[in-house]
Amino acid sequence: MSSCDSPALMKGLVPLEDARAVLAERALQYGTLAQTETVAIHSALTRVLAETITSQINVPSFDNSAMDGYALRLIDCQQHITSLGKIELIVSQRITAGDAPELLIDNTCARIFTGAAVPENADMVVMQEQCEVTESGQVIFPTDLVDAKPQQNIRPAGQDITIGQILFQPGRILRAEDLGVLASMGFSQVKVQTKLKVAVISSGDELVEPGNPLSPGKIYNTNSFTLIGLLQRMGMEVVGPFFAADTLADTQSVLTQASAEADVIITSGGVSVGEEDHIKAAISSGGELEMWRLAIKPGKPFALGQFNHTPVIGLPGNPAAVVVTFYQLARDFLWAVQGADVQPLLVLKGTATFATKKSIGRTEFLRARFNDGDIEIFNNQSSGVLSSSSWGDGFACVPAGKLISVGDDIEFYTLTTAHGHG
Ligand SMILES: Nc1nc2c(c(=O)[nH]1)N[C@H]1C(S)=C(S)[C@@H](COP(=O)(O)OP(=O)(O)OC[C@H]3O[C@@H](n4cnc5c(N)ncnc54)[C@H](O)[C@@H]3O)O[C@H]1N2
Ligand code: MOO
Repeated sequence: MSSCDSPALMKGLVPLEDARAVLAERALQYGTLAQTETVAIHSALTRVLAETITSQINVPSFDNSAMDGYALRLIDCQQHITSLGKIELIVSQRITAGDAPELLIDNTCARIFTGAAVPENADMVVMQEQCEVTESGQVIFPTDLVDAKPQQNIRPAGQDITIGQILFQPGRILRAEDLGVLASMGFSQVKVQTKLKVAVISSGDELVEPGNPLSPGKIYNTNSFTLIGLLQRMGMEVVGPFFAADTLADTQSVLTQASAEADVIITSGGVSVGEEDHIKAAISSGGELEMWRLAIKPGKPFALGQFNHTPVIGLPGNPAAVVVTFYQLARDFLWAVQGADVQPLLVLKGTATFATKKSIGRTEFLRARFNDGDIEIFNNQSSGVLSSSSWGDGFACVPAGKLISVGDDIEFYTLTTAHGHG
């Protein structure tokens, strides 16, 4: 347990870890909501593997040269020390990358290039900088080769991957490097989970779509776009975004459409106590809705439910609370029902460059930057201030009930896993 999982100190609030545990359990009950499909490896980035990948070959599949130089047999060197104490061999073949070499003729060497197959009976490659080529084409090698250990500058078959080796298990979120590794084993396509379809729903009479003029009392719908970006970063497919007008009938109709098209629905707003909102009633009318008051700030109100058997995650409306609750709660649930191995966000330890004035009974996730071990926070931490999230690289965690002084060691939640995923 990290210090940021500290239990809620305020009565009636659900500790973050308890909420995360319930979400994980629900995800387990739903199981993987995606299907499987086979895709070309060039379009498999961030896709979730749905098969075990076992190498059918050694990589590399043959011994090859690590240097441009000369391949030889050490035994020949020992027999070819001239009266002047030099080792001289003639070149009997030239092997470039892609060639199939012949066995090395006794008492000769082969001109060889990086990546080229080493003749089966050669046991060393000497880099060309250590050799001298005579006018007659003989190669003079350094005399200390007599005592050299074999296999130098030879990359053995299977050095990277051995035949039968299991490289990846189902659930792996494929990275760029993985695509290269798959290619190195000769896979041109892989079986992956289909992209989880996630419907994004916003509602609220104050919302106007960007591109339209704002009239008094209105604001632009921002949450849909933040959520679209967060989901796309996870390689998921966005359904919608939908906008539900502030009537029960319209909200029900949007939820019906979303539940028919998506594997999961995410809403933002309408999960607090106000009555000017139909999200809660509409979800309950088509399924179930649990409302939580979480011991975190921002992000106190949070909902989990289902509409027509499609899971619904209800994030609070405040734009910075959307980001915090997405990373702390929605993210793991989504990865789990996508069929992925859920990897935690990377948490770094750093030094606070700020102080907090009052402690609250909720764990705070302050929008912050991590600079060389120092943790700096944005100057306005209101949950309506989305530019704090855009400015920050992650969250400084202030455990519930704690005061932070400058110089304190605290935790910083990055927005990425150790593997670089969202
Ligand atoms: N009496 C109480 N009032 C509030 C409480 C409370 O406990 N008691 N909690 C506050 C907290 S904390 C939060 S967070 C918000 C959450 O409220 P809702 O989830 O019901 O969200 P709304 O009221 O619909 O909106 C809150 C805020 O966010 C703006 N918003 C909503 N959707 C969008 C969108 N798509 N794009 C941009 N901005 C959006 C909305 O205009 C409001 O300003 O409740 C507090 N109140
Ligand atoms: O906790 Mo609310 O989510 O501050 O904005």
